[in-house]
Amino acid sequence: MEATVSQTIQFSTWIQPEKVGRRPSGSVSVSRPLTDLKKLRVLVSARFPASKASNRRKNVALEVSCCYNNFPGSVVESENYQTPFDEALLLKSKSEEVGPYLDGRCVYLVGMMGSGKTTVGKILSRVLGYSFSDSDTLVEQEAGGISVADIFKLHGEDFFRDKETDALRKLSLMHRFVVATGGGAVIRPINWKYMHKGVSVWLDVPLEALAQRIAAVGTGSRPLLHNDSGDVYTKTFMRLSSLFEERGNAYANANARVCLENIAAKSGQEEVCDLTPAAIAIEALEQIHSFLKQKEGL
Ligand SMILES: Nc1ncnc2c1ncn2[C@@H]1O[C@H](COP(=O)(O)OP(=O)(O)OP(=O)(O)O)[C@@H](O)[C@H]1O
Ligand SMILES: O=C(O)C1=C[C@@H](O)[C@@H](O)[C@H](O)C1
Repeated sequence: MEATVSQTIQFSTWIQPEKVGRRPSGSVSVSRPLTDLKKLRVLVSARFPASKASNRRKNVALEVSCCYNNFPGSVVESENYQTPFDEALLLKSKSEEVGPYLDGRCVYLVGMMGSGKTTVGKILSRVLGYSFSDSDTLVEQEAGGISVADIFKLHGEDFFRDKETDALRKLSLMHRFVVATGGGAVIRPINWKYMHKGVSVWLDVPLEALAQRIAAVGTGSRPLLHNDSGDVYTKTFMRLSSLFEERGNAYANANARVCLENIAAKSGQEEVCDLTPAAIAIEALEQIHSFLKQKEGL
């Protein structure tokens, strides 16, 4: 059931100054002379706004104040926090809605390296009750358990691409899988023939955010980003930009697009980096739903 009025939770507790291990970051002023520290109480109040289905993130107003011997003191801390507290519920309800439309068809996530195909794909598979597969991992297994980076080094990119196509062909015969595809899977038209057996979703993430994510973990496992010199963020950003120029149109072949800039704008977030994988998965379910409804002429 949805809350239609705002709710406030309050509790108070005694302060035991001798047990406060660190120096306080603010000071308290009270309206009476402070003689008995045992009468100093702290009051914590959190106000949750009324829930609206369209608002995925809520502003929770948190206030910490003090009172002495039941006389009010000053507010120590007052802040608005954004909380994604209903993401789990939304994920559940959206997946229940989309499940019957998908009817066992696989979901293929496409997008640039680092766009979150694995992270979001695992969430989607869990809520849909699907299995999860990663085409890069299948290729690694097929190549005898060596990493993608080593496959590129030892056998070259064409060999990798052939194995990738073979992995997608095998997956196209399966049902109830969420598949994280390799970042370059979109460049071969034959791969689309396989992916169109299911529903494909493009995770469209700004290049700056991709470069930040990849720079944070290093480029070692991503052979197409690993050769240039310079600082990691800049070289990653430059290389991703040229790859995107070559591939942007190919990603747009996907049945549905999940654009992080659009999600941020809808939910009042300033930065796409603040979007949680769950919020992105919810948008993916919404986009899959509208694609399938449109396809069925609903
Ligand atoms: N919404 C998010 N916010 C912040 N970091 C994220 C988010 N989604 C994924 N990441 C991080 O970005 C990195 C890449 O994510 P992930 O491996 O899911 O992407 P991918 O598309 O599968 O990448 P690749 O195609 O290179 O295998 C990981 O370190 C992951 O923790
Ligand atoms: O974008 C790409 O071309 C690639 C992305 C990775 O997922 C791997 O499939 C491989 O490193 C190539």
